[in-house]
Amino acid sequence: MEVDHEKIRQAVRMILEAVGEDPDREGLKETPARVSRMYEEVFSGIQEDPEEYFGTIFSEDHEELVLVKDIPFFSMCEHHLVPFFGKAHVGYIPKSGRVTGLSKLARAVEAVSRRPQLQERITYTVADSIMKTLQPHGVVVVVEAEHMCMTMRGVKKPGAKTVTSAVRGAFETDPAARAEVFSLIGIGK
Ligand SMILES: Nc1nc2c(ncn2[C@@H]2O[C@H](COP(=O)(O)OP(=O)(O)OP(=O)(O)O)[C@@H](O)[C@H]2O)c(=O)[nH]1
Ligand SMILES: [Zn+2]
Repeated sequence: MEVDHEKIRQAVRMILEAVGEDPDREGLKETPARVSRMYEEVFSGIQEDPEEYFGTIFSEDHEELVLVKDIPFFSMCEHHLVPFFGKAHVGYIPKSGRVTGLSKLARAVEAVSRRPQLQERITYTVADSIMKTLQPHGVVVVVEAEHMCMTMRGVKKPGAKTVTSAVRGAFETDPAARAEVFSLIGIGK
């Protein structure tokens, strides 16, 4: 489904009126259309399935850690529709013959981020989509983010970082594997 631009434009116009603005003044005339185009972009992940990216499989023999760290992402808090953003770190231990393209890990993060979201859901959705499609020995996803809903309003705590993790397979059962990957990720450095 495409976004309904007409509906978004009407809604933004109504919000501007409701907060006491004049939606017909020069600076705001194009705003409903701009916001609509922006929403189409930042919510494009609603139409995407992260599992589709893991169709690219290389039959390599590598059966040790693969980690793509510091993947920047931007998402929209589903409670307030303001941004939260930060970095995601995605690692997995492939089974022989089931190695995916590195960019696909970042593409999955992007697809899942571009929706009204919770940080926890981004974290486990990426982990579970890799587990399901690549069936690796293990997966770890760590996400660190700053939430504008905690920064610019409400509790107003700029700089507070939320860290979430999802560990699956070997990273759950083997403390040494988990310790190694967490130290390589080096949260907050
Ligand atoms: N678990 C979780 N909570 C989030 C996330 N993003 C925002 N929140 C929180 O969602 C909660 C919504 O709380 P409510 O009490 O329903 O809304 P509110 O009155 O606007 O809350 P305040 O932000 O405390 O002013 C807040 O505590 C936010 O910090 C997220 O990704 N994960
Ligand atoms: Zn929020």
